[in-house]
Amino acid sequence: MKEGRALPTETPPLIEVSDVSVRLGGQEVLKHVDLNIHAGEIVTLIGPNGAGKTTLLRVVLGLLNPTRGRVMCRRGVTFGYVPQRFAIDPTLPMTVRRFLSLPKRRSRTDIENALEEVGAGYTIDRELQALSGGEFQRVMLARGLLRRPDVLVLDEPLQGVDVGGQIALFDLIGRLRRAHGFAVLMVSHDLHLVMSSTDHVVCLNHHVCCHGEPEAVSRHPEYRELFGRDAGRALAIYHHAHDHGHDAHGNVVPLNRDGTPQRKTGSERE
Ligand SMILES: Nc1ncnc2c1ncn2[C@@H]1O[C@H](COP(=O)(O)OP(=O)(O)OP(=O)(O)O)[C@@H](O)[C@H]1O
Repeated sequence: MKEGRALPTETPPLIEVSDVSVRLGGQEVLKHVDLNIHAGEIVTLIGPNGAGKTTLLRVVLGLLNPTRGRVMCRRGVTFGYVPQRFAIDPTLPMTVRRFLSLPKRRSRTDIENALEEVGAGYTIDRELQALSGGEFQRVMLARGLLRRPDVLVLDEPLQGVDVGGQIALFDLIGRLRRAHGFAVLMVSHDLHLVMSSTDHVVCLNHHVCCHGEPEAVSRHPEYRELFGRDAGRALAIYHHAHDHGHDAHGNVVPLNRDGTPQRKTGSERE
């Protein structure tokens, strides 16, 4: 699933998060976070519960002001957002078509096309409440597509989706990214899928513990400490013979005898 294409890091980023800290309810939820998102790349935030992942998404989206630091967006950047929770009044009947026409009215054709793209065309006249978890997530993706985003922001898009459906959904996200060229910023807890489908992984635990290509992150001591030594195997099923490693910036570096990259990364933050 991983495409192995070069990251477009030579172009200026679409989004640049610099030295962002956020304090909520007396707690420092984010500390000195830096993050760049380039056009067309998939960036995934991983980290334990309460690590500040959703908070960082909200800062990037401009829904929450950082206590310190800043977020620079390229002029005219549009976001599609699929939040982690979506409160729907269960007593309020609403079809998928009507849901996708809110808050901005959309033509039936646009809605049909977006639903077809996510493989959920058949749901258009169904009640939202009657959808399965996987169908609902696809409808939410269609909702994001209708905004014609430069950056699609997905907060745990795999929730409520069974294992087979999760792989299909990650594949779909990759295909949509290729078809539309948007960047994807997402939060996911599924290390296997993240490690096989992402260009750039950011391991967050209030601060950025480490970041880089999945290969580099899976070898990082802080990643292993957070997710356990077995987490290194998240890459194993997709692993192929490699005569080199990558540092946390994605640069190719020689391997030590124990298989770790030779050069020390400079990306760790305190
Ligand atoms: N509005 C708020 N006021 C006070 N504390 C908040 C607020 N929003 C979030 N927090 C706290 O900030 C911390 C980080 O929350 P956040 O939702 O960003 O974590 P997360 O990494 O997305 O977690 P999860 O994986 O469980 O979804 C948590 O301890 C949460 O309780």
